Amino acid sequence: MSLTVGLTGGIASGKSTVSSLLIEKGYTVIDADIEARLAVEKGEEAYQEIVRHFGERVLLKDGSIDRAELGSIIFHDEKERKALNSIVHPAVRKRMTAKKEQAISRNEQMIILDIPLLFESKLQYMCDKTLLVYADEGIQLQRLMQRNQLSEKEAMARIHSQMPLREKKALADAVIDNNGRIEETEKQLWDILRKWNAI
Ligand SMILES: CC(C)(COP(=O)(O)OP(=O)(O)OC[C@H]1O[C@@H](n2cnc3c(N)ncnc32)[C@H](O)[C@@H]1O)[C@@H](O)C(=O)NCCC(=O)NCCS
Ligand SMILES: Nc1ncnc2c1ncn2[C@@H]1O[C@H](COP(=O)(O)OP(=O)(O)OP(=O)(O)O)[C@@H](O)[C@H]1O
Repeated sequence: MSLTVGLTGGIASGKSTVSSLLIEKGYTVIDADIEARLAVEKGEEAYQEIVRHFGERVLLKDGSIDRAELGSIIFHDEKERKALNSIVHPAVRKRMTAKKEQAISRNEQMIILDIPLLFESKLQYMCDKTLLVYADEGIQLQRLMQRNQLSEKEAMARIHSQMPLREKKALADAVIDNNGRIEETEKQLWDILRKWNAI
């Protein structure tokens, strides 16, 4: 029997940091951000729909999606964000489900689905347990500004386009506090997974 863990959090709360620890130990992590990138490559159905909806202003010279431009639209406009979500999310779900099935057929003990918008999109049905990576908003903001070289205004727009982390805390089966050092984060991760008999 495989256990599917839904790993979630807010933007820059530390999901990829936790994913890397799991990947290092050989676990399969299926990453929604990666699948979302693949789903909008030139020639994919979602690509055509994005161009139809947003126009050629969201294309780079080589015809690929201009992610910075698309981000600057959707993180400031809920209607446009919902439009993009409704184009991209079905394709992402389909890709993730296919990869999950492959991992199950390999009899893997634990499969991790890294899904930033797990609670916003009510995707709990895709996993057995949900694990939230949490950071206080001030720390999240600093890490996001630094990592993406964003102004405070841009970073806040991205944070506020998601369900507040404190609300997600109440929905998760377990929470990793990622306010401190990565070593402390890692200890919490393995403790939780051991408690769940996932490892
Ligand atoms: C807007 C886009 C082009 C910006 O691309 P960019 O390369 O700058 O960011 P990236 O894809 O790496 O996402 C970074 C983080 O932003 C947050 N985020 C991304 N999309 C959304 C969204 N629609 N709503 C809220 N937060 C989002 C997530 O926390 C994600 O981890 C891109 O994020 C996108 O296509 N988003 C729609 C698909 C989506 O919802 N992806 C999230 C997981 S399915
Ligand atoms: N405990 C920590 N201490 C210091 N820096 C950290 C810690 N955890 C994460 N970071 C840094 O914070 C930034 C955000 O972390 P990470 O990329 O793991 O977040 P994420 O939740 O995957 O973000 P996104 O949703 O945008 O993909 C990165 O630059 C990362 O190196």
